[in-house]
Amino acid sequence: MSTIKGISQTEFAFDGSGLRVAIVHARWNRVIIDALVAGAVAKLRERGVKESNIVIQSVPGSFELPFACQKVIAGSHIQMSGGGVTDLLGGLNLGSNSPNPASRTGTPAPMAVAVPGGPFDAVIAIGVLIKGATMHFEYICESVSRALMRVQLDTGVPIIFGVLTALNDDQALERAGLGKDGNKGHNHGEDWGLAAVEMANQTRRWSEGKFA
Ligand SMILES: Nc1c(NC[C@H](O)[C@H](O)[C@H](O)CO)[nH]c(=O)[nH]c1=O
Ligand SMILES: CC(=O)[C@@H](O)COP(=O)(O)O
Repeated sequence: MSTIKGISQTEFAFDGSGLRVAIVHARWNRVIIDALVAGAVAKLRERGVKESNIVIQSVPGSFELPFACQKVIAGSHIQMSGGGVTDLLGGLNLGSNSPNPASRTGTPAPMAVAVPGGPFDAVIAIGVLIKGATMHFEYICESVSRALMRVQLDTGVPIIFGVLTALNDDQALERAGLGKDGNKGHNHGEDWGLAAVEMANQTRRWSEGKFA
C-alpha cells in the first residue's frame, strides 16, 4: 500500500562534508539499534560527512539518552586552558577538578588546546522502546522525548529524535527495515541521518541570518 508519510528529500540535498555529527544510542533491543545506527551512518556518509567526523557513543537504555547528549555536546565545546577547563558554550570554568593533569601538578598548563574535531553540528539520539507489561514504557517515552527537546533548545544544537516508541517487537523491527513476511518496512535510521545533515546546515545558515 502506498503512503504519504515520510520526508520529501528530492528538493533538499544538503552537503555534509564540513559537518561533525554525534550518534548517541541506547543498547536495549540491540539488533534493532544496530540496524538503525547503520542506516543513519550510511546516509551521513552518502551526504559527505567524513568517517572521522561521525562520533558514536552508547548508553545502557533510552532513559540515559538526554543526559548523554547534553554531556557529549558540552564536551565538544570544551577547551583545555591554563588551570582548568573552559566550557565554550556557557563560559563556565570547571576549575581544578578538570581532567587536565597539569592543573593538579602545578606544571604550567598548555594554553587553549582545542579538542580535536570541534563542536558537533547535530546529534542523533537513537533508542528503541517497546511496550512491556507495566507503565515503564510510558514514563520513559514521555520523559525522554521532553528531555531531548529541552537539550536541543538549551544547547542550540539540533537533536534528531531517533527513538522508536513501539507497542510490540514487530512494529520496531519494521521501522528498522527488519520486518518479516515480505514486509521489511523502512529503516528510519536513514531518515535520521538525512535530518541531521539538513538541520546542521540550516542551523549554520540561520545562525548567520541567512534565509534565502
Ligand atoms: N524498557 C526499555 C528500556 N529500559 C531501560 C531504561 O531506559 C534505563 O536504561 C533504565 O531504567 C536505567 O536507568 N530502555 C530502552 O531503551 N528500551 C526499552 O524498551
Ligand atoms: C525495568 C522495569 O522496571 C521493568 O519492570 C519494566 O517492565 P515492562 O517493560 O514489562 O513494563
